Amino acid sequence: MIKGLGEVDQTYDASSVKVGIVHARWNKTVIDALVQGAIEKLLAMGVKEKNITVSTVPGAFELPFGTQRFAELTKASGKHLDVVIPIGVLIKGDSMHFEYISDSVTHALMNLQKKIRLPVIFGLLTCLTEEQALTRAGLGESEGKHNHGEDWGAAAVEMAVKFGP
Ligand SMILES: O=Nc1c(NC[C@H](O)[C@H](O)[C@H](O)CO)[nH]c(=O)[nH]c1=O
Repeated sequence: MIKGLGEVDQTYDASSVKVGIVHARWNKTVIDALVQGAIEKLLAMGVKEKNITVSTVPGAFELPFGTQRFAELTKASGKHLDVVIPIGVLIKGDSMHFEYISDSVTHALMNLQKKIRLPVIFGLLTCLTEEQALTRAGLGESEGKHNHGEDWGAAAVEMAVKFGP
């Protein structure tokens, strides 16, 4: 048996896992669905509601700094987080703004894990159209619609339980 394959459907004891969600406020309809999907999955996997804290930032560009400070301030208040889920939705406009924010925020969130020593789940949708964003939040008319927030919630529990402090 190749080690690790058996972990695909492993259940985790998430009763003590503390999750921070930091979401941007652009594209509210999609954001709200993604956040709700993540929270519902966290609760379904055993995370206690009192162990889920949420904060917001203006837009995706503020996610790296907002997530870092949220984790640091939470720790300074005597609590601690086991994992953070930054959530943002970028939709391409008619300028290069989308490309620059998508690339810089992605790299910043990846690097943030080393700074705060916590798993950072990649909750940034980078969509070329509004329909793509709606589909990835489980909204819209597409057959293949699926709420990616659920995947982020599941990833958060796994990373916190397996690789947390
Ligand atoms: O432009 N499009 C978007 C956007 N721009 C704002 C940016 O993130 C930042 O908040 C401001 O530039 C101020 O710093 N923020 C998003 O989350 N999604 C978008 O689709």
